[in-house]
Amino acid sequence: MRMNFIEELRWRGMLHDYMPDTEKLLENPTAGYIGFDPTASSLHIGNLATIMLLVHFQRAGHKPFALVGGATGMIGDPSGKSEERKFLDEETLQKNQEGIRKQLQKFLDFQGSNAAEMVNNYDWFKEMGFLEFLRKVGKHITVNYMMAKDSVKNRLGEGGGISFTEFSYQLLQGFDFYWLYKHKNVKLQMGGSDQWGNITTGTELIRRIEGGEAYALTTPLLTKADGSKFGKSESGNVWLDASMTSPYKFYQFFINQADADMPRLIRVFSLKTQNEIEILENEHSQSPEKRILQKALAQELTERIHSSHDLQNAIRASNILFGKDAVEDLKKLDEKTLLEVFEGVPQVKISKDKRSECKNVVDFLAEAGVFSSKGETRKAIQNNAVSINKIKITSPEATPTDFELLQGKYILAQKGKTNYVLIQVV
Ligand SMILES: N[C@@H](Cc1ccc(O)cc1)C(=O)O
Repeated sequence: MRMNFIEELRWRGMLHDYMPDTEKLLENPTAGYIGFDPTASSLHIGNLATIMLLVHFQRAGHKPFALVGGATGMIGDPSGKSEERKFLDEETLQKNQEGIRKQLQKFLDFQGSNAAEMVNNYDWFKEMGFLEFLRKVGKHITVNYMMAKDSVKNRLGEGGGISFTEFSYQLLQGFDFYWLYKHKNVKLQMGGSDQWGNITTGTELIRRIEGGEAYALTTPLLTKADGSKFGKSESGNVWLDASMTSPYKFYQFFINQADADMPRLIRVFSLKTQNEIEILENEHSQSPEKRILQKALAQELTERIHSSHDLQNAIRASNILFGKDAVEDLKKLDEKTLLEVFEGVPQVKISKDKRSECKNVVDFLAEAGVFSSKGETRKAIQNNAVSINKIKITSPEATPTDFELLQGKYILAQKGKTNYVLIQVV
């Protein structure tokens, strides 16, 4: 028997808040949902934390609904936002919806007795007129109630205020919950802790319109041990789409997490059991320098989000920079990953003719501009500080044409431990 949903979330540290009696609801199979607005063409790693709620929900035997916010995405959720947002144009919204729908599909099981379902709230809003909305939805909720929500309160003080449009957002999300309750028997809405206000507007509507009982459950927003927000790298959001955050960068993002954050992160993102995680933690604490936890999570996620092929590539790329025996790995790297791994490293070009004119490696490295002179090159080789394609150069007499061209055109020169120059033979 699997652990029940709440227990599972509790030991994973994924439980922020839930309404009384939610535990009772979950004693029998039930249905629950989480919504995602199409604000970008891909979900990011922060969304993955809430997706994991749906995954555990389904694994515990319940029926998960993933909602794409085709309608709500046109309005913009004020929750957690200090300023009014610009509308996205229709073309962008369309593209974004398609992107996140495809991603959500990968995480859930759409077969079996508790098969997941995807819905889009545009389907029930597109036909509804303004008058109908005011009569059917707006009448049941007071402005006083709506104004007491953090998402609204925070914008009423100083600053630019809140438009009627964003103010109304909670009613749209509230109606979604009502609609799913009524038509799909959905009793629970989940989300990040910033969604509590919107979710409870839904339970309130369900009570007022239908006299029904529905429930809310939230998960903490992830922060790092140093207090900063989790999920951003220096270059911005970590996206699940490989064309926006490459599998290599995705992998490295997890490899680079601080030890202090790993126990929390691995519980949220990994599907490993409590026992498996504790074993890894023990191993990790015996030799933290091996980064056992970071590697375990980076591997599991890169494979789940991308593919095992992408994972192999990412591991190879990391070995080249940080590992010992990287000669073979370097040869296997495709051009895109090669350029990515050495992004920011100086790149120089040398012509094929020039290369074959060079008598030896000293000439070659000086000619390519890796060192400023032949004398300097010779000295570095004597000091054992030069490698080409990760192979240590032991003799100044080595001939440059002996080095295999990576992807038919690159040579990787290395000075000392960490200084690389990528030479392109043109
Ligand atoms: N408001 C949610 C998305 C959402 C949209 C519609 C819903 O019915 C539920 C959730 C968010 O911004 O994350």
